[in-house]
Amino acid sequence: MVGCANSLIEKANSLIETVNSPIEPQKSPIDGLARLNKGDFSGILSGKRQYLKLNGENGGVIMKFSLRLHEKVKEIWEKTHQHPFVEGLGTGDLPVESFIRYMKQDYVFLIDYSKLFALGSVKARDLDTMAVFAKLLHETLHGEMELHRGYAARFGITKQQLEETKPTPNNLAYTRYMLNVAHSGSLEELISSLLPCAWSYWEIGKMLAAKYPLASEHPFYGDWIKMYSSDDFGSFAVWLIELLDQLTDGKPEWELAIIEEHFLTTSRFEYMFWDMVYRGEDWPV
Ligand SMILES: Cc1ncc(CO)c(N)n1
Repeated sequence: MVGCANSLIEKANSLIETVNSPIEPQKSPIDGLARLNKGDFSGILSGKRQYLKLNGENGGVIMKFSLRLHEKVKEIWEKTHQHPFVEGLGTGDLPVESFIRYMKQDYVFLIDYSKLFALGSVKARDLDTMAVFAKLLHETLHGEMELHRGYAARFGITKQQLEETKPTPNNLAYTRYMLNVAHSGSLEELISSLLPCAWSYWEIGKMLAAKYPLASEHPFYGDWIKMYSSDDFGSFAVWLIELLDQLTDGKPEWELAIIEEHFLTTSRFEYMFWDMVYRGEDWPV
């Protein structure tokens, strides 16, 4: 019992040490991005210092808002990780027809998703933030969507055909939801509604690469795993997470609750997107 109490005390002390360790002076988002592009992921997601800080006034431990979001959707994301479509990407057993269906739907999804970054630039309150959103827009249009165009080309599907894909009800509902938030909500709401896309894909990419070490070498699904588990892709997710943490710092609970609700809703849409392409859902009439 005493041993147990001692180890608890040790744990608490190490936590306090962790949160008290000097925190780097706040750099601009562009500096942060350059750092992350070099692959410095120390402490991100798992590191306590990234998510916890001591409240100087009352000494209580405060959770970073992104950790609160992550906690809120833990079960949904866990279920997503176990979805047979996602699993199939890792094992390589996913039927190619399902993947093609996904890729076409995802291509038109990404057209609208990239507009969220454009709107992020519009709503940004400083030039550095504006520039990173512009970079995200560029990377989505020319990097991520190139992956889809490459896959499509292997099946003789042209860029034009990809673009003409009609979104399923679920896809349309998802993108309309985010675009509506982006047009009528605050920058914080915009980021929160798109964050499950960037963050959960990165988590899926890393999870699959860790669980199936040969997955990134798979002749077909390997490129997909490589892209979404990459540090480059992750650096954008991390930038969005850090920006949202900065922007929500000190916000009243009523506002945080609205922002959290968007994150929950689009996390659900993420799960439904995988399920929809797996089942081949489309317009019933
Ligand atoms: C549906 C969906 N969510 C997230 C991403 C990651 O950008 C994507 N490509 N598609």
